[in-house]
Amino acid sequence: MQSAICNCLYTIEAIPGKSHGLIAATTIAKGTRILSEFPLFKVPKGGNSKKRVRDSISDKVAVLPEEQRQTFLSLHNSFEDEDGPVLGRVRTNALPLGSNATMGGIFLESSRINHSCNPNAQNTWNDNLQKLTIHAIRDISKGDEITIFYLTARRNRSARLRALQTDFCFTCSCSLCSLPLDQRKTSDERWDEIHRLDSSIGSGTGILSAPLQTLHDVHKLLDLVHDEGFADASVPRAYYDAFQIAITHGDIARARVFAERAASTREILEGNDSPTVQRMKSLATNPTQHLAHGLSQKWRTTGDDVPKELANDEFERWLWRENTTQVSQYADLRSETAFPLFDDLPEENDISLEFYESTDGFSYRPRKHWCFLAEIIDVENFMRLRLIVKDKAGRKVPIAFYTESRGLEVDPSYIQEGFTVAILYAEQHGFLDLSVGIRHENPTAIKIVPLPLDELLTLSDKVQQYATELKGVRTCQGCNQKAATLKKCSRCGFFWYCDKSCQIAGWKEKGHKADCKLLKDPDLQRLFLMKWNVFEDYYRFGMTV
Ligand SMILES: C[S@@+](CC[C@H](N)C(=O)[O-])C[C@H]1O[C@@H](n2cnc3c(N)ncnc32)[C@H](O)[C@@H]1O
Repeated sequence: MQSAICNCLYTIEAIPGKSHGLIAATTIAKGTRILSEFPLFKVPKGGNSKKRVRDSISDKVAVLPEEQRQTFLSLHNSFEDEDGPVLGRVRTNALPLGSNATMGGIFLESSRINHSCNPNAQNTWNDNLQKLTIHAIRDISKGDEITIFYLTARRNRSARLRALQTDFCFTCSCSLCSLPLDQRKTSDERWDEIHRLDSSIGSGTGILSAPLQTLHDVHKLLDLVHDEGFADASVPRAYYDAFQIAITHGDIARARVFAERAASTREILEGNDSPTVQRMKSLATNPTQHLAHGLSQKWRTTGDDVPKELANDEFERWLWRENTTQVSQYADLRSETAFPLFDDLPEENDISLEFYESTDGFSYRPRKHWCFLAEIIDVENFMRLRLIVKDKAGRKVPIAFYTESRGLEVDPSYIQEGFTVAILYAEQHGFLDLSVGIRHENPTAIKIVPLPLDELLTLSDKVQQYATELKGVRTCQGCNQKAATLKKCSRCGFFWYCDKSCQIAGWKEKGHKADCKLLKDPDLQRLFLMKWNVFEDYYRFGMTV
């Protein structure tokens, strides 16, 4: 069959078991516009009575020029018996005119494109052009069939097979559906997880109530999409989701990067004349024009805050707000996930899904551990102990002791300006005098470390640098050499040395004497050793304040 509008990138050919389809006549590079086409006519999608749709379509077909009418009648019809020659062809061949469109279109060329669950092309309705465009989403070799994805949802193999059979009357035997059993299982698990994440992100509720969790879900979804080898619209859509999370919380720096990625990945699928691509580019230039900007200032950054010097991995960790706490053997006290700033703590009367989860829909429990760190800058002791503290961002807030002994349980030698307070599972509390701070009730939830906050964070940096093992190798705290054969400090068990002379250098010249004393405290050790992202039960300090 000869193509009417062929630009020589493809031919329409008979394909066994599929009637006809498009075959690449040459190598087609990823991002190439394979074709763009006006609809022969538009049709309403679903919702209408069959008779009304049939009548309106019959009218449209009747007024087509004879040649076009014949071409329409030559299109494949999978529903001839059920719906007759006209409606049957419309059901078989209509392509959506937009992602949530109520209209579909019949196309003389594009409607010849067959389905694959792992397609190499993408169909998009371009509202500016009033045309459907088909782009190569990966490199296509000469002789390969050009395929698109017919379904709206990404589901596992059996759900896909069911939907394709019901809606398009065929049994898919694409490369993904024909995988050997073990690989199919892995693929199905990925599709199920992608579907679950997609639905949870798409519900939109997490953007305000659990932005970090939702951002991490988007990242996970992108990883799965990448592992499964998809290169379709789920990628720019995920970047746009990430953009929306960032801009809702005032994070202009990350919003800009996410919008740039949404634009560049979508441009491959739709071309630079796509209205959505143009909108993404405009958002990348000025993210604040998005309506959600300013709803929260929790993550406020400026456009200049995009780091310029970071290596790829580090940049991605910055971008997705992923701290090393999850992967490193030792917690990083600078992590804002495990050690949040005051402004990021959950509010006492609100169940934040970033911090809590429910297994039965009624009761909630923490989904992770967290600990608020702040330095004492003032002490008041009228009726009850009240500390004024300063967090990692310099935010000053009161901690009022509502324990049974109103603060008398704390060793007075620890209540000193310049010492650091650690409070497990801290929440924001609104006091009657309208100030906001922490109402401390459980004596075993607090620990005071006899060290200013910045020195505690420096100690955490050293633990990251000298205690962490990477691929079997550690760094000697005495001479900074990396080796697999270092010996551990037997007192604290955190720092490692080549030999006695390095241990002496570390002890005398590099401050390990003081650090070692601090690190012998089991509560401080636990801050570094705990699995902060896995909640099994509440952790409590050992009252050694
Ligand atoms: C829009 S048409 C595609 C073009 C059609 N093959 C033709 O010859 O005109 C949709 C129909 O093509 C067939 N089809 C599409 N993809 C297929 C696939 N992967 N395997 C088998 N048949 C397929 C089904 O009959 C489906 O209802």
